[in-house]
This record gives sequence, C-alpha cells and structure tokens, in this order.
Amino acid sequence: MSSEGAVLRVSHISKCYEIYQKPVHRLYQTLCMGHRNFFREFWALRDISFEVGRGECIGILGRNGAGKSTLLQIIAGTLQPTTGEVERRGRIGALLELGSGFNPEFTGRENVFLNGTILGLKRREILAKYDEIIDFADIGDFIDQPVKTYSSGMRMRLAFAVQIVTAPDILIIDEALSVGDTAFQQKCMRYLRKFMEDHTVLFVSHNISSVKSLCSHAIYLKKGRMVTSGEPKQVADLYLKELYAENQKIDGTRKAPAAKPVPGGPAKWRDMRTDFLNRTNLRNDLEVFTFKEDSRSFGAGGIKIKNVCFTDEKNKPVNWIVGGEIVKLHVECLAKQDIHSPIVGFYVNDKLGQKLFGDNTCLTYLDNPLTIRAGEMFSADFTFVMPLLPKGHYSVLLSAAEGTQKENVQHEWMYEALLFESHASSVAVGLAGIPMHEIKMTRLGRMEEK
Ligand SMILES: Nc1ncnc2c1ncn2[C@@H]1O[C@H](COP(=O)(O)OP(=O)(O)OP(=O)(O)O)[C@@H](O)[C@H]1O
Repeated sequence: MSSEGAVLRVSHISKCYEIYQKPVHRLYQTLCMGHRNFFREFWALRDISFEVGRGECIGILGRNGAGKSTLLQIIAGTLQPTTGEVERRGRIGALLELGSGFNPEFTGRENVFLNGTILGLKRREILAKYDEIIDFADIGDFIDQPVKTYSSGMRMRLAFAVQIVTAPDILIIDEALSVGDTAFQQKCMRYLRKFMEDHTVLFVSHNISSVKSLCSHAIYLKKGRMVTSGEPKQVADLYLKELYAENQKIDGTRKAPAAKPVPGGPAKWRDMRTDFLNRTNLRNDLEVFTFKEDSRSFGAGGIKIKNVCFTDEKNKPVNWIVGGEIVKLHVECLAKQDIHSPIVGFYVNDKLGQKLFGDNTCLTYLDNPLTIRAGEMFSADFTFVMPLLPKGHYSVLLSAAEGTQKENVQHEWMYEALLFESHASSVAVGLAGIPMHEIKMTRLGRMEEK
C-alpha cells in the first residue's frame, strides 16, 4: 500500500476519549484544573499507521466500535487525534455521517453550492457540474425543498452526487452506501468503480463483499488497533473467521456447531450432511447486518416496527447464522393505537426481490387473538430451520398488520428491514436448498427387456 507518491500518510494515530460517569464530573474537571481526574480514559484508536498511494482503494473492516469512524473522521480532519499526525495531498471529500455537510434549512440546490464551496470549488466550477449533480441525485422537485424535508435516502442521493461529481482527490466513505434503495446502490457502485480508476478512496463497510470486490487493499481494526492489513481477500477471511469465532465462542477453527434439537422434533431432522458440510468451506455462513429503522416502508401507522434481529436460543441477538440450522427471527413492535388481532409477518427475499419464503402469526393466533393497548410494545418470534441459501445478498421484509388473513389493515410494511449475506454455500442449483432428511440410492436389479 505504501508508495513513493503517497497521497495520504497516517502516522501513529491514537485517539483517547475522556469518559465521565456523570455530566457534573465534567464541571468538576474544569474547576479543579487538572489537579485531579474525574474521568476515565478510553482509547478508541491506538498507534495506527499506514500510507495510501494515488488511485488506491482502501477498505476498512472491523466490528461495531472498532474505531473505523473515528479513524475516518481524523483523516477527514473533522476530529483531532490525541497523538500522531495525518498528511494529506489534495482535496478531501467525505461521506461520513449522512448529509452531515448539509444545512437542513437550505434547499437541495443551495446545499449543492454550499457543499461545493466547502470542497474548495469556485462558483463557476460548481455551475459547470451542477446539471450532472442534479441528474445523478435524481430527486425531482425536492431539489427546491429544504433538506430537512428529505428522507434519509434523498439526503444520501444528493450527498453522494455532490461528492462523486466534484471528484475530490481523496474520497472517504463510511457505510453511506448502505442507505438508499438497491437500484441507487448499484448506480453508486458503478460510479464508484469508475471513480476508483484514477482516484483514491477510503471505504468503511460491514459489507465484506464490497470490500473484497472494490478495494485494492484492506485494513482490519479491532478494539482500536490494526490487527492486519494487506490483500482484501486475506484480510476479509481473517475478519470473518474471528467474527464467527466470537459469535460461536469457538477457537477460530471451522468446527461444526453442536447439533441443536429441533423443538418438538427429533434432532435427525437436520440435513443428514450437516456435520460434514459444516467442517468444510461450504458451510452456509450467513452474516446478518443490523436493523435499518429508516428502511423504506408504508402503512396506516398504527404499529411501528422497532427492531428485528436473529437471536440464539438464549434470545441474544447474533450477527452470524448458519443455513440448515435452527434460527429465531425476533420482531419488536410498538402499538401506536389499540390493536385487536395483530399479525406480524416476514418474507426473505433475494437480491432481485424474489420472495424465497415467509410466514406470519395469523393462523397461530386465529382462535385466541391478542389485544395490544396503545403505547405497548409486543414481539413476534419465528423459530425455523433456515434453508440453505446460495451465495449472495438477501433481505427480510416485514409486515405488521391488524385483522385476519383475508381482511386486514396494513400498519407497516417495511422493505429491507434486515439484510444478510450468504458467504458460502453448497447449493449449486435453485433459489434455496432444503435440509434433506435422507438421500438414498438402491440397486433394484437388472431389468429384463421384453
Ligand atoms: N465522542 C465520544 N466519546 C466517547 N467515546 C466515543 C466517542 N466517539 C466514539 N467513541 C467510542 O469509540 C469507539 C470507536 O467508535 P467508532 O464510532 O469509531 O467505531 P466504529 O468502528 O465506527 O463502529 P460502528 O461500526 O458501530 O460505526 C467506540 O467504543 C465508541 O463508543
């Protein structure tokens, strides 16, 4: 990654936050003028060094809280490091917090000029690129509305359009691509690939495939330290291995999880080949991303979906599941009005939006419908054997309704509430594989031709 013509040099960066137990301790700290400390130190980054050459794309991987955003903010110059320094050559553009460079009171049009100026462009340079920016953002008449009226998807479109069209020398992107609909994400990816041909990009994502496919180099951060850096596939493999090991509480080796009995059924209902497959790199590893509360949704609004996650048997949320094994999908909702006979349902869709499977609570509560009072939270849990899914991206669509299967009010229908990715699979044909109870071949003897 290092090169003679480095456009970015990060040298021994550390960042320490002062953590105060109570807000008043901050005041005590000011008053005692350093004679005593009322805070505890928290090191979000420790001694990070690397160089980035022109045209390189660096992917940064790490779990929540690893220090990725802190590092990018320091590189972008919006946060001061405690020690170390950053040398930058050229104009830096950053998509860190969604639309953070926007003034919410200004219209989209005004914000394009504001952002362009912050990025170091002259008015005539912005004017020359203006049509291209508006064309890319594609938000119609909203361009003349204040940005505070925009959905997060619209803010993302405009922010991305400004950055990519004004082409900074170094572009820093933090998870921003996970916002917006799939078509827009694909458009961003196409632009980004082209942009990367002659620009430098630093890219944080939980989407390991994007890092593997887009980046020339990757860095793995863990608890503020750089664990490794190098070729994206190798870095991503180590990251995945450790992520899996943490989730499964095993030693980082690819051991099969212990067979879990199917509730109410014999353990033999797992795929007969599970133990074998789970020891190979064909184990159906599914990485689950966090719930997106701002996902596109519609509905009458009497119920709000507040959370959805996969959990283990002890109801602890997990970000890793294995196809062919038992999983539990946990959905939490808030009743905004009295709800008689709530129905919660889900679909698992592939990346083309094809519904693979789904279910709802309707039949189970047919004879004994619940009533939920306004202001009450309620949950629905679906425990099932996850089908084996081919490699690729999947989404969970959720629905919270009221009534019966035939006649109901749709209170919230949420697209892409939860995303997950299948990293490896034994399924070669079809949209999904089902756990096979038994596969048998029998020699039936010779057939005599008549
Ligand atoms: N202003 C702050 N004060 C105290 N601690 C902070 C502050 N900002 C971040 N931290 C802590 O620093 C650590 C690193 O945070 P950071 O946001 O950089 O992680 P991240 O890898 O980007 O996580 P995520 O993937 O969840 O965005 C976290 O433990 C976080 O709680």
